[in-house]
Amino acid sequence: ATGSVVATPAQYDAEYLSPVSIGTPAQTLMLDFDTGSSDLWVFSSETPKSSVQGQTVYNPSKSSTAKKLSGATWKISYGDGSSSSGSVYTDKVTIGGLSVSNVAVESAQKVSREFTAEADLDGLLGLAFSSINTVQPTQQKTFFDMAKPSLDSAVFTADLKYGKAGKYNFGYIDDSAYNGSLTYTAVDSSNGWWMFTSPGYAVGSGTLDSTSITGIADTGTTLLLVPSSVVTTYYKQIRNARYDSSQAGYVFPCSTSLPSFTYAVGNSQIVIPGKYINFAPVDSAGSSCFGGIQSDEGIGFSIFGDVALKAAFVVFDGSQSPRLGFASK
Ligand SMILES: NCc1ccc(-c2ccco2)nc1
Repeated sequence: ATGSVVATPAQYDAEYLSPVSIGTPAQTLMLDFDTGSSDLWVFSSETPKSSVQGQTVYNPSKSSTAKKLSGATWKISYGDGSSSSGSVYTDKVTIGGLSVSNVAVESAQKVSREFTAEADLDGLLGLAFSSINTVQPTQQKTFFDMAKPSLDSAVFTADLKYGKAGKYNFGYIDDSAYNGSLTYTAVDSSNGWWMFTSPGYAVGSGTLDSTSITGIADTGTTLLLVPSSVVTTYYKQIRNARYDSSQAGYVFPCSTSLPSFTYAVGNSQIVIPGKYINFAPVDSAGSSCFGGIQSDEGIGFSIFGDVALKAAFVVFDGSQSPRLGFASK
């Protein structure tokens, strides 16, 4: 089996949302596919009304295939400070024509204010390793792990794009979606993430600096978060860039033309065009813009978020020895 689903950008490419059908008859919600976490959770009929502001909710009592997972609970918090928690059902989940039965669908009984404020986002679909799923007392498998036995190939791919819809595919690699060849690199999944080491980087047309960057491939994080030495080197190339403590990040005039940022993957390189690194205006005046490359200070590893991933076609190979494949596009 295979599946293919669109990934539509929201809020200046801050996140990418995909339609996911849950239950019988189908209830279709827009979920943020997140390779940085492993819980599939949704706004639901159990979410307090005051916390639901525009989201579509999953109602398990209206699904003939829903089953309460008795005594199961979940609770998750994310790097951006947002969080959610609740109860658990199992139900049929269909993504882009790929149907999987008895998937753990985590029903939100609490969501933090950041999620309430995001009217377009109805939940998250975790695609990291099931070892970091938060359901207790019995940890649950991700949609991908549940789908794996049925898939033609134990892979999914992320093809996110700048300012327009991209795609997630399950079970196959669309060789027409990228240029040249895929370069595969080793994954350390011991912490539950798709963690890899980039052997170097370059700013603009400069030479490759062999400072390695170890981080996670995370579709659920918007920006590229790297060591402060790398951040400093990048913004040093931009005359009017400055660290804005009120924004807790580097900003620059929105009219600035930005240098590209290149990250190495094995012996190949992915070039992030400068325009991808102008993330969004910080004020309604739109005079100063927030940089798409910021520090990973305090996290303990780097995060190759959407700013980095949307410059590539990325294969998440979930075979016996997981690996990541990158190609330019
Ligand atoms: N890295 C996972 C993730 C994705 C989306 C969010 C989010 C959206 C609106 C508020 O918070 N938070 C965390």
